[in-house]
Amino acid sequence: MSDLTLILLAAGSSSRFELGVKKQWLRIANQPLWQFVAESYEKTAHFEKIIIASSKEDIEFMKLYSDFTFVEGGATRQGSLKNALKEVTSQYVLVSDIARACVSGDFLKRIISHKGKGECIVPYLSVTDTIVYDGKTIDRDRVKRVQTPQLSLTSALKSALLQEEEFTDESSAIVSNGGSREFILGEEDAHKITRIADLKELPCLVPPSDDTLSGTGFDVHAFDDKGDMFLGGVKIESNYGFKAHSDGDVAIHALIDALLGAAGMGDIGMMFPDNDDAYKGADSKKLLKVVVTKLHNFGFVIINVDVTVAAEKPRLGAYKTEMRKTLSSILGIEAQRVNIKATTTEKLGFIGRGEGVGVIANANLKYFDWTKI
Ligand SMILES: C[C@@](CO)(OP(=O)(O)O)[C@H](O)COP(=O)(O)OP(=O)(O)OC[C@H]1O[C@@H](n2ccc(N)nc2=O)[C@H](O)[C@@H]1O
Repeated sequence: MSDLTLILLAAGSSSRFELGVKKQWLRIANQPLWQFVAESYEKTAHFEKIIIASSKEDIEFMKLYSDFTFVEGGATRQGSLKNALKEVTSQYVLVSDIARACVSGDFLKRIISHKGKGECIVPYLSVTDTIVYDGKTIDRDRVKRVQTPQLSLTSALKSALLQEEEFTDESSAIVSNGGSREFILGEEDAHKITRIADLKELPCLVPPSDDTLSGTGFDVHAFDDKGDMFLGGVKIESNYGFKAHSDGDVAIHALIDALLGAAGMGDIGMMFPDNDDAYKGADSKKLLKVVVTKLHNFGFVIINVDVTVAAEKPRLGAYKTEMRKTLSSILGIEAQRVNIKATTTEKLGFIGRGEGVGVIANANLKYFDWTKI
């Protein structure tokens, strides 16, 4: 049993990253950054547990990748840290930002070797630039650039965070609360990924895998003798619609399942339960937009999609071009990468009897390639 717990703070919004993808979801080979970092710590030292603080939306997906302990982040870094500390029972706690992605094993072992030599062990780097503070040049030899991971006595950190003030690192909170900190030399590679340019300065980050991820979706809806009909995001001229909780756009539903399937993110009913009033009569184009945004946030890029509608009626020939334009606009890809097919079942089965429509869709994704930014 270890007397040390690791907390990784990964609840940031990546607001300074200015990309659709959240930095904690950038792929390092085949792994999202958060998993790459957590597993690099796990390989180097023995922890009582590894706790990752992240957003609620991310945690649902992160749990598909690993069985670390996940806690919901707070509105600030300190809020996330306090939430994570509730799960800590060990005497010591190591806290780091997920964005410090290249903390070396030697550096980590060196920090841990100082355990107990102060209520907080704090890596720092010196400053080489001239520092002007409040209009006056100050002695840069007295300035420290503080890094994480920082190793704290759990009781000292929990007590320090009872203070009202917000701190940007653990040692400042502990010292403000009358505690002690021990500085040790840090390392340049423990640099925090804040902007896109930072990615290329960190040697441990290998490019994302160039795998193509493929998914398939299938959905069926029965006709209803009333309501409007929507297929592929387009209103179809008819005097009948689909029996459904949402607008019944069975082509978009199958497409959503194909996209989620390629990303390993479950299925449409998990994301938009058909017993949730929020989706009653929902415009399926809006559901698709939510899925596309989530895919981008989680580091996926849509390559192409192919939709096959099996139906005796309505005839779709006149609508295919508009469907491709509508879907390509929502998916953010060229129309020629959105294929729409229609087929009958030669009067066989429920489709052949004109009772409803079945759709099979395929989607291909790749990982967002941050090396090409
Ligand atoms: C689009 C929405 C919007 O509310 O409703 P509809 O407009 O189609 O009714 C739903 O997302 C449409 O979800 P969809 O997945 O097609 O509905 P269903 O086939 O009824 O499945 C609902 C949920 O039950 C789960 N499920 C389904 C069948 C099964 N044998 N076991 C299951 O566990 C599925 O994982 C799914 O998450």
